[in-house]
Amino acid sequence: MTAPEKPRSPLARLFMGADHTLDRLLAYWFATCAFYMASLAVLVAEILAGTTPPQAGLILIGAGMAGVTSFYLLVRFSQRLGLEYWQLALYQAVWAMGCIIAAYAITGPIRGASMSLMLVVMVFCTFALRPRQAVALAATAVVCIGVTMWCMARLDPAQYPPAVELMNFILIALGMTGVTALSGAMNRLRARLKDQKAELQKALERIQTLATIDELTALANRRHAHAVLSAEEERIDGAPGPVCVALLDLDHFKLVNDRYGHACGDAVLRAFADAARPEVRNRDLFARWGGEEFLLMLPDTRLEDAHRVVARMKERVASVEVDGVPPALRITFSAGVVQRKAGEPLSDAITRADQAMYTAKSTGRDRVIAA
Ligand SMILES: Nc1nc2c(ncn2[C@@H]2O[C@H](COP(=O)(O)OP(=O)(O)OP(=O)(O)O)[C@@H](O)[C@H]2O)c(=O)[nH]1
Repeated sequence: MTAPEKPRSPLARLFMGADHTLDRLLAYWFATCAFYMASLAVLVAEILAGTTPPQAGLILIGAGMAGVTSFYLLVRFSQRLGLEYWQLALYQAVWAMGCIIAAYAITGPIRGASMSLMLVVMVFCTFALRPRQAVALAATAVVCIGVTMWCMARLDPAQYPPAVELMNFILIALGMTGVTALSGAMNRLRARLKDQKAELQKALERIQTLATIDELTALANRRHAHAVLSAEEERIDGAPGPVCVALLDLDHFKLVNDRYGHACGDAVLRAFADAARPEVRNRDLFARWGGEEFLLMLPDTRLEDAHRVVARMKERVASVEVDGVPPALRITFSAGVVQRKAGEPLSDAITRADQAMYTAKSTGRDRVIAA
């Protein structure tokens, strides 16, 4: 069971939304933001050192700040705008690549650092983009940085020597290819893990079902019945409403097995459960307590009403026909029904129901005794 979410302060609600659905995306945005701030600080230092033209540098800083703000707004209102996670990641990556390439063109001697930033962006995208999108992004970025390098080598060969630019281009092309290939492998691994998680979830649900349901009758099994009874015991501790329990035992069931075979006996048990089940509400417990014995627990029910429920079950069950069993041999059961006394443990109430059921057996069977 997951812990209930803490209510947010008005300020946190304003910046992060009322619930926690955007938390992960906003955490990523925050990491990106810190990354930009560090890059912009380097750019400012460059401008102050005179290695980057101030006008171009300031334009890039403005673009960086505008981008960071816009992406916060896109993430914050992504649900309203219908934006998916991969779209946000792709837009941010395209914008970041654009800024990095512009930085390469204006930062002069330390431009090589921009190339490592391109790799960082690609690594970030590994977790959000589909493999084809990552390949397209990397290819576009390599082409754009290649064109920029070529232009800079033509326009300013003193600062951007063609041989250095060629080396830089080969390095970034290799780096981007490697990171993209790794990203593809990570994506495949992630897809496999996701499939395995879904399979495990299904297996867990099946195990949980098997652990609580009786395979033959599809009623709750005895182990689950005990868990429900304990939970009910806790609930009624503070709730004064009446609770009834009943034990139902099929009559002369050994005879059915002996005369018509065990498979036929099984069919009778299933038919009994199917016929009786419609009388039970969702909040009631109807469990197979043992071989041909069944437990019923009816919360917020008075004895007369519980008696009526079991009597109606008897009528339904009596009209059931089972393949292989002659119609003359009706399915009947004997039952004891009791209402829990104030403060009485449910286990004691079940013992009383059991005694009432044995009275029903000993006084002729095919009857319901309320005690
Ligand atoms: N077919 C089948 N029989 C079962 C199952 N569980 C218990 N039984 C049989 O149920 C029969 C219960 O017999 P008894 O306890 O003598 O009770 P009974 O014949 O119903 O007699 P009364 O309860 O006195 O009316 C036994 O023969 C068990 O083998 C089951 O899952 N399937």
